[in-house]
Amino acid sequence: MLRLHCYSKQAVFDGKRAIRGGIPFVFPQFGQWAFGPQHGFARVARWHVEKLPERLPSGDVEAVFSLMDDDFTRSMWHFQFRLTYRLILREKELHFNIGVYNPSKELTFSCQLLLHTYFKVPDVRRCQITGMHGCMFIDKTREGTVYQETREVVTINEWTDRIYQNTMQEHIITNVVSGRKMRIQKYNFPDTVIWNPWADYAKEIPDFGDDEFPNMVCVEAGRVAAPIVLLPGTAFEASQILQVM
Ligand SMILES: O=P(O)(O)OC[C@H]1O[C@@H](O)[C@H](O)[C@@H](O)[C@@H]1O
Repeated sequence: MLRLHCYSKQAVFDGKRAIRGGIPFVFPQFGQWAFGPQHGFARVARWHVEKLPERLPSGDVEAVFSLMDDDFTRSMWHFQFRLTYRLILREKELHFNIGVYNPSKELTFSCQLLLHTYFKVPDVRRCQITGMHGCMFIDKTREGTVYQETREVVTINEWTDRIYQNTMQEHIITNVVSGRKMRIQKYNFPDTVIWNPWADYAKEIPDFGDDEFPNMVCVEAGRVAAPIVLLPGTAFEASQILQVM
């Protein structure tokens, strides 16, 4: 089995803070948040297992998780909500189906949602990422200045922290694990964040090794530039498929 995802050697699995690696679930806030931790509470909350991993007649393996408001979430964000997260594992694919529901009878909420996927790569400088050509992006390394991407493929040779907007439904990343390509397909996720802390910023991240930045890249599908607005009783759905090519 190929190990696609990257976990820092210094990742802390104490159940208190977000794990440095894997696919942290960013909700209801992307980035810094006045009311709670950066990237929201979903990546540090305890999810409920709706369905333990089970092999379906097709051979796929399915598992379903959920997260609802409770005292912990309401201490930061007073809205009622229900998230469902359905994962399906196939031989070379992983499917992520997400639903956000607003069960309130009166209150509308707005939120951001993003899958903060860490890919393990032999050398990030050799990766090319398609699907951003012509897109506007917010460059968080340059005080949020907005630029347009002119390159057919994005390469990474420095500290990179960009929110690409209205990206293509598909990204291909080259030179991922064992030199293979990875396809990301996304539905209802208009934005793609590309992040690598590079050498200087890596030193400032306590749960990330100083020498680990060449071996990771985050390519994060989400809805962050324009928040999701959910009226009472309505739902939002989005999904992502990761496929080893
Ligand atoms: O250290 P965290 O909270 O996991 O965030 C890592 C990075 O996540 C990215 O999605 C953000 O765009 C970056 O600004 C941030 O530094």
